[in-house]
Amino acid sequence: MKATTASFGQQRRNISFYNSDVAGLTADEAEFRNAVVDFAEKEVAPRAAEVDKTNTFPSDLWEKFGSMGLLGITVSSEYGGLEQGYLQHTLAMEALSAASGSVALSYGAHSNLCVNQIHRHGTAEQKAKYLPDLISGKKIGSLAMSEAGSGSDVVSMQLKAKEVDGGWVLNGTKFWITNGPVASTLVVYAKTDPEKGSKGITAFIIEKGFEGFSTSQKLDKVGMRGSDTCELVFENCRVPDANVLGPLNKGAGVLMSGLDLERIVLSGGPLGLMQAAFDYAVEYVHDRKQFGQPVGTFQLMQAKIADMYTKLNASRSYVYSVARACDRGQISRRDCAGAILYSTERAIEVALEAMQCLGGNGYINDYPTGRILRDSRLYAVGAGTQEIRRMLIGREFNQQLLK
Ligand SMILES: CC(C)(COP(=O)(O)OP(=O)(O)OC[C@H]1O[C@@H](n2cnc3c(N)ncnc32)[C@H](O)[C@@H]1OP(=O)(O)O)[C@@H](O)C(=O)NCCC(=O)NCCSC(=O)C1=CCCCC1
Repeated sequence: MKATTASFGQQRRNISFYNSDVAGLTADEAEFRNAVVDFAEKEVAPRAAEVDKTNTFPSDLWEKFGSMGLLGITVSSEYGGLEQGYLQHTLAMEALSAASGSVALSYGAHSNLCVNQIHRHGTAEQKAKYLPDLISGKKIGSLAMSEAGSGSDVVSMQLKAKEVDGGWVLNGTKFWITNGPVASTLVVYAKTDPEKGSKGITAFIIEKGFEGFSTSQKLDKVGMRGSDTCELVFENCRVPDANVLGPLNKGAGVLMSGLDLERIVLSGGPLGLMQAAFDYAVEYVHDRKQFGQPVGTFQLMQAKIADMYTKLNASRSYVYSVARACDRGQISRRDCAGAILYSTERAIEVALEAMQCLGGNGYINDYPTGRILRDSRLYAVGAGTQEIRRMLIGREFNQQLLK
């Protein structure tokens, strides 16, 4: 077996995932997923090691995503979208994550956070103006809610928007913004009535060229290194009224409902990373010989493989069923949180086990398992922390008892 991640993509094809029937996909859904898998293996997997090592964002992939229709999966065809559901979006996120966790994260920030929010809350003019270029991949999208001082407590954000004649002036910063350095179109939340807490937040569409808007500090992350992250700076940034996204002072609802859908689609991230770790480990233990036989013939190694396999499929079943419920219009806050909570924990465990299966080689960067572990770890804090996800589930039951 060659120890390069460039060969990693091709190796995966023979193994369980793509033949697995436990996921319960229909023929159409499986066909869609297989098309994304083929694309990801050809275009994305060969880049995974390089973008991680060089800490660079592969912007040239975006128009390729666009020509596959992947940037507007849930968007109406009028804007170039595929008019599919959140399940398909999650399947795409999963297939891309199996090829490269970091490219998929940027894909998720663009297609799920930015595009979906504009599609769900934009006016006809805003959609016509921004969606076609985002969906074709001509422009890259981002979404900014977090600030250095407000991560989990997102409603405490300090970016201020002051009303002026014909528009708004924004002052403040945003932090940890995925795609920030490369995005041309950004959905940004700011306080339009700072005294009113969650009832004084509004969403805006910001263009890269707006005067007073800049980016600084590209962040040197532990993992997800092919996905650019930075700080955004607003210094008397003038935004026209036409760029208010959704109702004034009701941005908390725009943000919170977006987070539910973000959690389910991004659950495809841990699934894909788990699949990649599992597939690599299975082949490795088959090829690697010690004591005169493949290490995969030892029961201790088989137990690891069995545990990885069941964790992956249990996570997949939960994530897909929650995504299907979202497509039926039943968006459960606790289950969107539960899907990403559960799959993230399993992904970190599976990535660690895969590293262990590789023995000393697992600790060498020529092999992909270290990268997969670093990438998986993002999901324990990025797109919300595991603690907030647990809180969201726990408090719903507590509130039910209090009724
Ligand atoms: C849940 C939370 C911890 C705290 O919620 P509270 O209890 O304060 O909020 P609560 O009282 O539940 O609600 C506020 C208002 O909002 C309305 N609303 C809620 N859901 C909805 C909904 N579904 N639809 C409409 N309105 C909704 C709610 O009614 C309330 O309005 P009101 O003030 O009463 O008028 C929240 O702050 C959170 O979640 N943090 C994690 C942020 C977090 O996850 N970042 C991650 C950012 S980083 C990121 O996303 C990425 C990173 C890596 C790359 C990709 C993306």
